[in-house]
Amino acid sequence: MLISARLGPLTFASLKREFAMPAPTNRFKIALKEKRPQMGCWIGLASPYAAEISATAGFDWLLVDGEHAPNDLRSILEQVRVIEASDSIPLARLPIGETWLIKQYLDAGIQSLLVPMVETKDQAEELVRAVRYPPIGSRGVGSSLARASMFAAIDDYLTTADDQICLIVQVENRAGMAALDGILETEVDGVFIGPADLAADMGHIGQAGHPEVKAAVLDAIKRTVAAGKAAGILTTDPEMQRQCLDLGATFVATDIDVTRFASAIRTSAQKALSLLPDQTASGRMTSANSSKYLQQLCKHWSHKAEVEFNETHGRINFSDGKSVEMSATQDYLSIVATTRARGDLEHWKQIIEQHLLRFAFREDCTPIWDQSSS
Ligand SMILES: O=C(O)C(=O)C[C@H](O)[C@@H](O)CO
Repeated sequence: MLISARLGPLTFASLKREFAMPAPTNRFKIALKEKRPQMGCWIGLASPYAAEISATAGFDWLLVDGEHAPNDLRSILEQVRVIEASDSIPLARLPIGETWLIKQYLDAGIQSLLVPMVETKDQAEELVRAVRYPPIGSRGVGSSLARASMFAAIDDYLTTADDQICLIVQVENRAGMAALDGILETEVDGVFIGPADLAADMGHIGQAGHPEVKAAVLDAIKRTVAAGKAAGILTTDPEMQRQCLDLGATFVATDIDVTRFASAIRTSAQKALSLLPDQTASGRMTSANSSKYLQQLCKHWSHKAEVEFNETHGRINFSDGKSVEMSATQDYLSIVATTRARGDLEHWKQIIEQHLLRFAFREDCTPIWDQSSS
């Protein structure tokens, strides 16, 4: 316990009495103002436990997503709390930029907000007002019961809070891009360009990497930086990450916890199951046209599978582990159907059979499968 000759035990109460406490310093906002690039990650697992794991990774910032993740203010606050305990800085994305919601997020102590779907200068100006206290802004005064003021322990909160709020608006459709110059004239702290939604609105849904989309995104980043505002993006494309940073973007998210976890756990399961033996079934189709049907099936699947064949042998390998190997004589076609350990062998046999019978529609030559299959 530290003891001061004048103050006695240096407790929170004694310090509070002695020193007026301002709102917490927003390191993220300072870094953006000083144009120091900050690397981030999207957090959509909607779990404080998962957020705590991500907070050990070392990202400069973590965006807790309230738009596309199953979050509400309570769950976001729990995740913000665990991130605050790390070296990463928490940001939160609202589901929509409405004043009442912004008030709750700010009173919960979230100092860096990302607001989606901003399309006009007027909308941006209203959001700026929503994160500022009167008389210049419209943020309701409730700090006496708010976590943001440490429940009134920060007695200078009301007069120091505005400067520590970082408001970032998302421009992510054609209307917002058309209004970007006006939005940049407002007091927003930064503009985040949303490639996924912009691609959709530009008619390239699901194609955030489309050349037209990339060109529009890079142009918006360039214009935002030129206007003296912080520019940011979320992109998992390493080339795009580098291009945005080279243009002066200062908050770049490079990954998403959900997709990272989903990909890793699926790969892990496939590796585990690959230790098990494949399933195979052998069959025979009696026909004098076996070579013709073998070659037809190989040609049919050559555009979507790895295929090797000649007049007497053929092998077709699909990326999901399904394969079929065939040998043709003058009298019959031998068939070996294979799937991975948990594949649907019966369904795979049916698919092979349906294709062969479609080729052999003039004959009655249904394949006969061996009863034992491994
Ligand atoms: O439009 C975008 O891109 C974003 O706003 C980010 C997405 O919402 C995020 O969910 C990743 O697709």
